[in-house]
Amino acid sequence: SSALFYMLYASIKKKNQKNSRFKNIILDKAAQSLLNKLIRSNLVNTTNQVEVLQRDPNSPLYSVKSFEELRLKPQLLQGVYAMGFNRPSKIQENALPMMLAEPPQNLIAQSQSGTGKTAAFVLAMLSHVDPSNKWPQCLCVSPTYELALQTGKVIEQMGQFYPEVKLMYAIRGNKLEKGLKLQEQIVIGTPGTVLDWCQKLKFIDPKKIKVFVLDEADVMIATQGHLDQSLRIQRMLPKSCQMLLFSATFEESVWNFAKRIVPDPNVIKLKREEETLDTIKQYYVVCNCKEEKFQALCNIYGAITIAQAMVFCHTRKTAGWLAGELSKEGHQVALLSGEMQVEQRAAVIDRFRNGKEKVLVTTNVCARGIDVEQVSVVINFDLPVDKDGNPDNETYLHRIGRTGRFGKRGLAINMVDSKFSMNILNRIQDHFGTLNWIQVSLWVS
Ligand SMILES: Nc1ncnc2c1ncn2[C@@H]1O[C@H](COP(=O)(O)OP(=O)(O)OP(=O)(O)O)[C@@H](O)[C@H]1O
Repeated sequence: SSALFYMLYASIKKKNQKNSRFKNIILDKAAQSLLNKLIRSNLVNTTNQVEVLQRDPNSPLYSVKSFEELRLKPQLLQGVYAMGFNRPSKIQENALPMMLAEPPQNLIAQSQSGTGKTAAFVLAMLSHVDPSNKWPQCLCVSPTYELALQTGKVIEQMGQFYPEVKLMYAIRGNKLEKGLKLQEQIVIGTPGTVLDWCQKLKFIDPKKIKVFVLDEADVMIATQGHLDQSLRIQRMLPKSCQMLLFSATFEESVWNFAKRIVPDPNVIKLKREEETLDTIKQYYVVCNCKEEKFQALCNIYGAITIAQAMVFCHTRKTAGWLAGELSKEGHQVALLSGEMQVEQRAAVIDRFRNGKEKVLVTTNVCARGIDVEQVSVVINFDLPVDKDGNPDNETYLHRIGRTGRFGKRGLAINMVDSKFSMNILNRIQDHFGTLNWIQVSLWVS
């Protein structure tokens, strides 16, 4: 694929030399067809690719064991196979024996985006519940409404042959009768609502919880108030409760938080250079301003809509503007932004997941954890920076991790429009020591 891009580069460069006037952001036919080929090559059926990766010891999907060897309950094994999983990934193979050991062990675990962390802790929860006891025994906390719903769906699917186990969503808008005692064995929700249900409303008796899962810990601590709420929930749980914490990134702040939440843990951690996935190829495009970036995006719209794409902007304002401009050009796009009601956001994600829209323009709200298999291109319309204007490496990793899910190939295209953003891009590269970063400008001014 990099050869294709070099050809593409050469073709544009030639064009630029012939025509020195400012027209170079318009791709010529040859260049467009090359780009199309590149994106198409990412879309070929990757079932075989998963099988190949699962035999490669360097891949995060590699495992020596089968699901049978992980000694799951037969109902769960049936669920796993019904979901189309053939073999466990590395994190599943390593984490499950620790999580299922007797006596239960605590775990802090890191694995790259899209490598099956959710499936791993869902299997652990489903393995630990006693369906004859009609009260909550497993509590899972997710940082957002959307992620709680998504993880809940995985619990429902994985537990489809284990109908005695019931699930309840502790999310905003789910109003229960006063004085009610929950009978569902698993509760999944966001920290504020879970805390209310344990403390103020007493729907849950925290002393009876056997497994506590904290998903996407890095996002959790990045969200105002969630860190405190999670700690307050944790303090209500019994000492014997198994604590599990998962994250795709482990900056020092996440690590410190993890150690406060999870006493005496087993740890599975990645080396920095293992954090990015080789299956995601990363490119950048040089433009001069926002309008040029928009034009560039229009030029590749046809190619990116062969599958699905997510376009990330820094602010709600830019996202709104971009979605509006794309629509004016006749391109069908969906807009997801933080100002929407959570139910509205869930509906937009559902439509996107079902392929009703091919392109989703969004801000960071959607960068983390959302699992849409068909996303093959991620475009950083704006590069991720923190409030001090420094590169936000974690967000970068989460954004590009929306593609390349479980061995699928993916493409990340970064739009650079100034010396400042070029500098950000270089610093992101330095941070990860990214080996698969392909430095080719698509549009050279
Ligand atoms: N063993 C497996 N075999 C095949 N597919 C799998 C397996 N485990 C998980 N998957 C699929 O891979 C995709 C990614 O898995 P999952 O969402 O669990 O990853 P994750 O590590 O939690 O990602 P993130 O860090 O982005 O939250 C999902 O669509 C899931 O159904």
